[in-house]
Amino acid sequence: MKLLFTNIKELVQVRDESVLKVSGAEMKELPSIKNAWLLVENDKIADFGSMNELPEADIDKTIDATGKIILPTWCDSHTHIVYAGNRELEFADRINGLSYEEIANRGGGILNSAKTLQETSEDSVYEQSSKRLEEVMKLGTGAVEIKSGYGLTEDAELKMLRVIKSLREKYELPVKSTFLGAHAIPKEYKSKPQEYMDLVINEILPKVADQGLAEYIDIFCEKGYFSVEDTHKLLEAAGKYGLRPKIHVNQFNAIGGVKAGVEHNALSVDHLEVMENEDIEVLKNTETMPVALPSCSLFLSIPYTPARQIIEAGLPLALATDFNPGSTPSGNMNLVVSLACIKMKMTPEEAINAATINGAYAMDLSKTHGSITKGKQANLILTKEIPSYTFLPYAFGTNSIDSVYINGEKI
Ligand SMILES: N=CN[C@@H](CCC(=O)O)C(=O)O
Ligand SMILES: [Zn+2]
Repeated sequence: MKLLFTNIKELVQVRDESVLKVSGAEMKELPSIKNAWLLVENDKIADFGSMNELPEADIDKTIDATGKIILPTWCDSHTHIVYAGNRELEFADRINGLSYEEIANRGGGILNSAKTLQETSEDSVYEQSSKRLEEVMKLGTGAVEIKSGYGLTEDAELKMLRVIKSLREKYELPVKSTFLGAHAIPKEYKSKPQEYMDLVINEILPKVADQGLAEYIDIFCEKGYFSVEDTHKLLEAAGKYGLRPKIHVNQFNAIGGVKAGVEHNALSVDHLEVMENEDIEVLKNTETMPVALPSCSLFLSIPYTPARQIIEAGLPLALATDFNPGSTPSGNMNLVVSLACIKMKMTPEEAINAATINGAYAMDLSKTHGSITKGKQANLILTKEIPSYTFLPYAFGTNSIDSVYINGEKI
């Protein structure tokens, strides 16, 4: 099947295959071709160029993209899309003055979602989660990472991971799976948190690994959750099973989680709302991608990740949604890109790079996704008629997407 897009107003994020992430000042560059064509052959990007040099070829279908922009789909490298129920009552509690921390201390928060998940059948968790996944795909997400972490028992963690596996098998987009057993200390372990760590490390982790249910390991390294010492222990153990870290750090406090992640060659360190200079320094010259989650900052009214400081230090930055029932009940990457520009002072070019090629890197997918590159998967956003790509973050809350293609198929 050969599908040709013609008269594309601008083909955005056109890259050579050697570009796997962009860092520092490079993030300001967003290579594009104006008045372009793009050829998709089966599931892959076959070729592209300027309309002045449109080659003759046998084509099965042509789509006239006059006035429209094409860019690679968003790569959302941090989500908790698999969950059961919702937490809108806690939302109301927060409006009435309780903090996220106070709600968690009363047994709400992650423990509330864990209770609901434990009581919900695997089929129902799948149904609820697949609706969310379909919703975000229509919003332009073409690759996604999903974490466990609302189980907090062996059965429930494995249930979540099986749901992630089923989603991966059913949907065409790449779905990466992360084991987040160390997301919160269950009530019954409150007075003996080390026993919960032992359960995660010695009982659940080996089963996750044996059953091939996760590629990555995660931990919520934060005051009141898991310490830097716990983080080292877990990452060390998970490394023996080949699970690379992608970890929650520096959301409320800088306690040394970034350094711990870097020491274990984390693929990414995520959240980073509170950053000390040493957290920035330790990320320099590493393979670890910093990931910002601005819709979490919006929803919880907490600081935004200091993107300017990170980028100006020469580091890369990726953007993701953190879609989850407690701190970010939204999986809309378009909103994330807007917030990055409006609240974190990223330029549209930086934000689009962060949400595409750098997001792909943070899931080990930048060899196949995240840019318009010959041979990569044809995961594409075709916009409505819009004046420029800057219009995407500018017109926040407006759906500027005409259609989304995953592996060359319109969804
Ligand atoms: N901070 C840790 N985990 C999630 C929130 C979990 C929840 O509140 O349910 C996050 O990334 O924001
Ligand atoms: Zn998260």
